Amino acid sequence: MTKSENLFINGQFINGQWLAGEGEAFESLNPATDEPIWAAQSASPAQVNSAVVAARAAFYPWADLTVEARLEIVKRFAELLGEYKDKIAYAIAMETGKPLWETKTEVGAMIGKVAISEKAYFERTGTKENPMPQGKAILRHRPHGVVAVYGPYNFLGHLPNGHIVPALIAGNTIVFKPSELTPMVAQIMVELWQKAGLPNGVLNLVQGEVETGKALASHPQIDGLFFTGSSNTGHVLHQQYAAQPGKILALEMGGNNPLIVTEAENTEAVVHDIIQSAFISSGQRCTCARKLLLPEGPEGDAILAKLIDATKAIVVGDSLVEGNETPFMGSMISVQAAEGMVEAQNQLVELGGEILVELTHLKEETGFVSPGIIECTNIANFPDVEHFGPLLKVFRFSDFDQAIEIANNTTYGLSAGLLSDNEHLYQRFLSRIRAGIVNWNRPITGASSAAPFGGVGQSGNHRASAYYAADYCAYPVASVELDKVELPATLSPGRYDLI
Ligand SMILES: NC(=O)C1=CN([C@@H]2O[C@H](COP(=O)(O)OP(=O)(O)OC[C@H]3O[C@@H](n4cnc5c(N)ncnc54)[C@H](O)[C@@H]3O)[C@@H](O)[C@H]2O)C=CC1
Ligand SMILES: O=C(O)CCC(=O)N[C@@H](CCC(=O)O)C(=O)O
Repeated sequence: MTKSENLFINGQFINGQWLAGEGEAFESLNPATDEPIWAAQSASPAQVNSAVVAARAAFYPWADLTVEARLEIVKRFAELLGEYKDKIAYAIAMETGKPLWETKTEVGAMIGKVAISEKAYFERTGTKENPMPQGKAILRHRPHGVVAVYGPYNFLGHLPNGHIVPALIAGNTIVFKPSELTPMVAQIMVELWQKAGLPNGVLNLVQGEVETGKALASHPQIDGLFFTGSSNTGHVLHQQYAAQPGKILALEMGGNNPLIVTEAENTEAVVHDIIQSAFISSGQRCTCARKLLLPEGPEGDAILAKLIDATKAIVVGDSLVEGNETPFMGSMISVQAAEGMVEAQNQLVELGGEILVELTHLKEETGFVSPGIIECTNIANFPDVEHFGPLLKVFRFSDFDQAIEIANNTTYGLSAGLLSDNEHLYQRFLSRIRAGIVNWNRPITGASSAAPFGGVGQSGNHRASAYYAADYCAYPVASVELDKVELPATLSPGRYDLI
């Protein structure tokens, strides 16, 4: 039972129709106020099947269009995002608790994704032709067919969009399963695709909790699955797809990301980059710094002292309440997420961690927490888990190679950074660190959509997204072609009678 039966809507979009779900009821809450903002019944397995069947029926007509015709609709979608940008930014802020200034940048990234994906389609895939002594060689790329797209809650618009846009340009049809924590924005996005003129069945939306996700992932008629979310779910999907080599699986998962600081003169700039790396989006970015590595001695002490002061001064609040000071951090996604971060901090204290700035759950029944810093150098068995929130763990090191060793002491490998004026150290860092995003004197969040985006180890399965998403949205077909059957000028050695 939900708090919000009066909000119930038709939350499923199957073959161009908005339909009521036939499964369990679920709802979306504004985590800053605990108010319900959306409610519906989830898709039943039969409805998930209908969505896949609709996507299958729509596949050939969509794939047979020219890429220019598909791009026309995709570009119309970008225009609509522009027209509705303020409303969408407001909706994202309401559903996630993120500050409005930040959600506006998310909508900007969604719009920017279209031009980047168009460029990537032609540069990385598309069609290439080469003359041969007899005929020509042609490289084409074909869409996979029906693909499932799974989204996380933290970048509920931008990251599913980062799979959907390139998949559609390449000619795939889609069944989209958003995070159950963010169904409202998913619905708004799909409404805009409908308004942009996408033919029925090309993009279907199935909303629901984990059971809906399972029904879709296990559907035999899916040709591929593009996932952004937690490492735990990614592992389950990887196992599920283990004996199906014919299906394409792209996994974008979490990280346990290190940031090393040493030999950097400008302490203010260092603290700025640490805060942008660790606490933006209330620490709910897969690229956020989780481990801060500082040198032992006065340099590290000075940075830590300034960081502690700056962290205590971070404004946390609800940007949607008029008159509030603009917050740097909003609410986390849910009460449970906030409680989980307090619990994570308690566990680190039990293991020997020392709180430097306490992460506190600021208001019951909301997701507001203050950012925290915890000294972890003396924890013997530091747990290699992603704590998806604003809790930064500090380690002190005696020499640079030890810092790199601590940084690499993780099974993840998404982002990593060095803040240092010493270029030699950066060269060493670059050659030793294991991560898909490696930055120097810049925050480790805020990765560009115009570059590949993905990690190694538990962070991904070598199918980088963003600019490289084009690669997993299509497969190459190599042909040699001649427009009529002809004998070659020179026959093979050895005898065979042709006449
Ligand atoms: N590498 C990357 O690009 C990014 C990774 N992330 C990661 O995402 C996580 C946060 O997102 P969440 O929404 O919590 O992820 P999640 O893994 O809990 O959920 C993602 C989606 O998978 C579905 N799902 C869950 N269990 C399933 C199952 N057994 N079978 C099929 N579907 C299932 C969910 O319903 C949801 O739609 C963090 O770990 C973060 O690091 C977030 C953004 C970017
Ligand atoms: O996918 C892209 O277009 C680029 C990657 C990106 O936007 N990364 C962001 C968000 C990461 C997250 O959601 O956790 C970043 O690096 O901050």
